[in-house]
Amino acid sequence: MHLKLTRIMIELAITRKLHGAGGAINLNLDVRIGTGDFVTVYGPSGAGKTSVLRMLAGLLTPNDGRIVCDRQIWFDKSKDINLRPQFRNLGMVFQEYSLFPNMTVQGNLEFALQKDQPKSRIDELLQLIELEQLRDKKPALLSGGQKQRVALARALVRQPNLLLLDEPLSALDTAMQIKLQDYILRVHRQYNLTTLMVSHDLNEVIKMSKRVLILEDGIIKKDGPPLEVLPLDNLKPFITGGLSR
Ligand SMILES: Nc1ncnc2c1ncn2[C@@H]1O[C@H](COP(=O)(O)OP(=O)(O)OP(=O)(O)O)[C@@H](O)[C@H]1O
Repeated sequence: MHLKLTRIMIELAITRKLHGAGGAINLNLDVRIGTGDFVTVYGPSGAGKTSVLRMLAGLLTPNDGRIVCDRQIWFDKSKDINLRPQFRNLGMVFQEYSLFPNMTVQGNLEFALQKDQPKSRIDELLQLIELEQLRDKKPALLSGGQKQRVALARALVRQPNLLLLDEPLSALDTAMQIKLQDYILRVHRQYNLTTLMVSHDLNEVIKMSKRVLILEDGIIKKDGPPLEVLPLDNLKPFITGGLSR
């Protein structure tokens, strides 16, 4: 039998009590994500999806457990380890663009560059995400889709091991969403970048990811390929492009 061996990028075994408007939920996860995988977290509002990303990023502390990324311990309650966010090698893009308004596109990217990193990384990203024409523009002059492309490029400046995407396209119109999905897939493939995305959009989940974690009330209820685990009755009639597999 042929076994495909994938190196593990993320080991996440954590618990965290959350207090929402509808009462408390206990987030309780035990999941491994392989290097170069594209995984989506899908589930109802308040299930804990954003909290999962925030714990990976070091912005929310688990009550217990362990987070290991590329064999580096980011969090281990039993050993009292909790790596600060700036030392976790990941990139993040959220729904809000959060660019510096007084800096150009180039300036926003340079700001993310570490001292010892070559500036050629920025040129490479401007080219890959087709932002060269916009490099001297300030965010106020850009469309929502362009701003989100800059946010994506900025998240990649430090060559992260892991890309976290929290509904990054939900503020954009459908045509722009489809374009941006393609940019995200392009960088995912170019860098074999392990990517974890929160999305509410079934079409997007099917197009983008190989694996879906369905999160309900803080628990992974299903884990598998999109077409096997998603509630497809809710699907819009038109599915666009995507990963061929
Ligand atoms: N720091 C925190 N401490 C305690 N509870 C929190 C904290 N942050 C969020 N919560 C609560 O945890 C619950 C889950 O929130 P979270 O944002 O992770 O859900 P979500 O699945 O991403 O929801 P949505 O799809 O609406 O964004 C919510 O009820 C929220 O109020």
